[in-house]
This record gives sequence, C-alpha cells and structure tokens, in this order.
Amino acid sequence: MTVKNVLDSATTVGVIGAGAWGTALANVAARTGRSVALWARRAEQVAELTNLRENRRYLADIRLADTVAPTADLARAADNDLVLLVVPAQSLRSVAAELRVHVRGGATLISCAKGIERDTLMLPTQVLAEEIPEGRPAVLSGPSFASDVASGLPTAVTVAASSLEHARCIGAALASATFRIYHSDDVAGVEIGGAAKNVMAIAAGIAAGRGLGASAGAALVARSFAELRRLGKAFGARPETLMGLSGLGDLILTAGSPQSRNFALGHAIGSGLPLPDVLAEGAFTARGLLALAAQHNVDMPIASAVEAVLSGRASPDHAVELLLDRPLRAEN
Ligand SMILES: NC(=O)C1=CN([C@@H]2O[C@H](COP(=O)(O)OP(=O)(O)OC[C@H]3O[C@@H](n4cnc5c(N)ncnc54)[C@H](O)[C@@H]3O)[C@@H](O)[C@H]2O)C=CC1
Ligand SMILES: O=C(CO)COP(=O)(O)O
Repeated sequence: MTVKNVLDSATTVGVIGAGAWGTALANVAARTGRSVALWARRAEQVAELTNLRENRRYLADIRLADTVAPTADLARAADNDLVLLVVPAQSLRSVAAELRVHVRGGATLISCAKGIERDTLMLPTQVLAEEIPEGRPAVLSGPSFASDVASGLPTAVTVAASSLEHARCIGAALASATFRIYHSDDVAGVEIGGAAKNVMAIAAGIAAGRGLGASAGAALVARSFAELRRLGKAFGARPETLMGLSGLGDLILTAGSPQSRNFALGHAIGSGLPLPDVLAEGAFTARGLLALAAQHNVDMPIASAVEAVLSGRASPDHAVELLLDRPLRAEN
C-alpha cells in the first residue's frame, strides 16, 4: 500500500485488543466515519460488546459506536489498511505472530502499547517489524486516558513512523475534533517516552502513598524526566520528542493522577494496601528499562528504586532513603 491510500476515505481500520484503550481507539476511528472491526480474544466478550454495545469490564459507561463491529475472528480485524495493536506490551509478539498470515502486504501496523519486551529489550515497533516484516510499523502514544478519549474530552497524542509522511497520513486518517494527532519520525523517542513514564508513575504513586508531600512529588517528576531524557539521548531520540506529548506530557499525566493504573499501583505499595488487579505496564517494564540503561551506561536511580521495590529487594522507605542518600551533584 502506498502512503497515499492511508488517507483514502475508503481506508479500513481494524483494532486488535478490546481492553480499555482498544475500545476507546475503536470509537475514535469510528468518529472519522469509518467502519471498524474490533477483535477481542474471548467469545463471551465479543457477545457482550455486540449485545450491550458496552465494554463493562474495561471501559464501563461508554457506548460502543454503531459502526464498530466486535469480532472474535482475527482475520476479519487484521485484513484492513490500518491495524491498531492494542494489547499489553508483553503479549504483542504472540498476537503479532498469529496476525501475520492475515495481514495485507504494506498494511500500516500501529503499536499502541507502552512498554519494553522483557526477554529481548525490544521496543514494540521493533517486535512488530520482526514478527510481521510485510507491514509498515508505527506507534501512537501520548497523554491519553482511555476514559477521557472515549468520553470525547480533548486529547493530543503523537503518531511516529520512520517516514514522516507516513506518520502524517496516519494522523490525518484517525484525527477528529477532540483527538489531535501530531506526527513525528522519531519512533524510538516516542516509544521510550511511553515506556519509561509508566515506571516513573509507579515511583510517584509510592511517594504519594508514603505521604511524602507535594514538594517531593514535584522533585520526583522533574528528576524522573531527567532520567527519561538521559536514556532517550542515548537512543538518539530528539529532545523535542522527549519534551513533547509522549515524554514529558505523558509523565505529567500519569505521575500526577490517581486515575493512572501505574500511579495507583505505586500508591497501594506505598500505603501498604492490597495491590489493584489492573494492567500496570511499568511493573513489567522496570527491569527491561534498567537493562537498556545499563547497556547504554545511563544512570537511572529512580527507575532502579522502583525495580528494587517491585522485586522485593527494598522496602518503599529504604528505596526513598537510598535516593536521598545519593551524593549531591550538578543538575543535569
Ligand atoms: N488505558 C489507557 O488509558 C491507555 C493504555 N495504553 C496502553 O495500551 C496497552 C493496552 O492497555 P489497556 O487496553 O488499557 O489494557 P486493559 O487491561 O484494559 O486491556 C488489555 C486487553 O488486552 C487483552 N490481552 C491481554 N493479553 C492478551 C493476549 N495474550 N492476547 C490477546 N489479547 C490479550 C485483554 O484481554 C484485554 O482485552 C498497554 O500497553 C497500555 O499501556 C496506552 C494509552 C492509554
Ligand atoms: O498511558 C496512559 C495514559 O497516557 C494510561 O496510564 P496507565 O496505564 O497508568 O493507566
């Protein structure tokens, strides 16, 4: 498929994964007047989506647009011009491997997951390129809670692809009045921002749960961003990407809101409450993030403290002590 027909009004859309974000994005695509196939892996979920027109488990109280067709048939959702992959980062490879036989040559494959594959340390678009070499990978990321987006509240995200023109066409195909899509060719920058901010949001949640105060919270966000920037730089990410929607923007959203599942996980850890049974991608990304940082000789003390707490090697208080004990240094 050429870039041109990504913009075609006849462009068809498939969404793989009917969790909160997949359901919200299916509604977003439907707003552009397109018919959308939404794949869920469980037949009961497809039946519920079809009969109730609502995703009660993952995105309650939001009506599924009339032009969204739920399906358990992977081929039906995969056989489209634009395919959005909206499953957890650690499941992306297995889903992509199943998808491959059904995907059109040259189809645009948009990763909407935020994370790093634990075993390979690969970013989602790298996983897609490896599993579906016939496709054209892209990433969609930025500060965007599924419920806000699905409710039609104003949101802005970034789509990145190796060709800026490709990214622009995807943005033009999926944008609507309240869903602004900026475009970029800094794929690694966008993906690193999305993956790292989840780990940092857990740190912010732990600090809030320990009652460390608003000043500590702000310091933590600023120093988290310094870590994100250092890692991004090592990957050749552009500073404006990291200071943009998918880096700083998403860090501010996620590290500052109890609505974030990553923040909520940290908060529960910090306050000693039972852990919420939700997908918190940062918990699966922390170790990989540190491994990437080590490979590039990048110091990430906050991410390291989060990983130590998650793996049970440090209590939240001990992790805070370690951060406060670090030698004073120049701010960079
Ligand atoms: N919820 C949000 O506000 C946003 C989420 N994201 C990202 O989107 C990705 C998905 O998150 P959510 O939809 O929110 O999670 P969710 O927990 O609401 O839903 C996950 C979905 O993936 C499916 N799934 C899990 N493992 C699977 C597998 N092996 N094969 C097939 N399907 C599988 C589940 O059945 C479920 O439908 C994550 O990487 C998240 O960071 C990105 C932006 C916003
Ligand atoms: O990525 C998100 C908002 O941009 C969603 O954050 P959580 O996964 O922490 O809920």
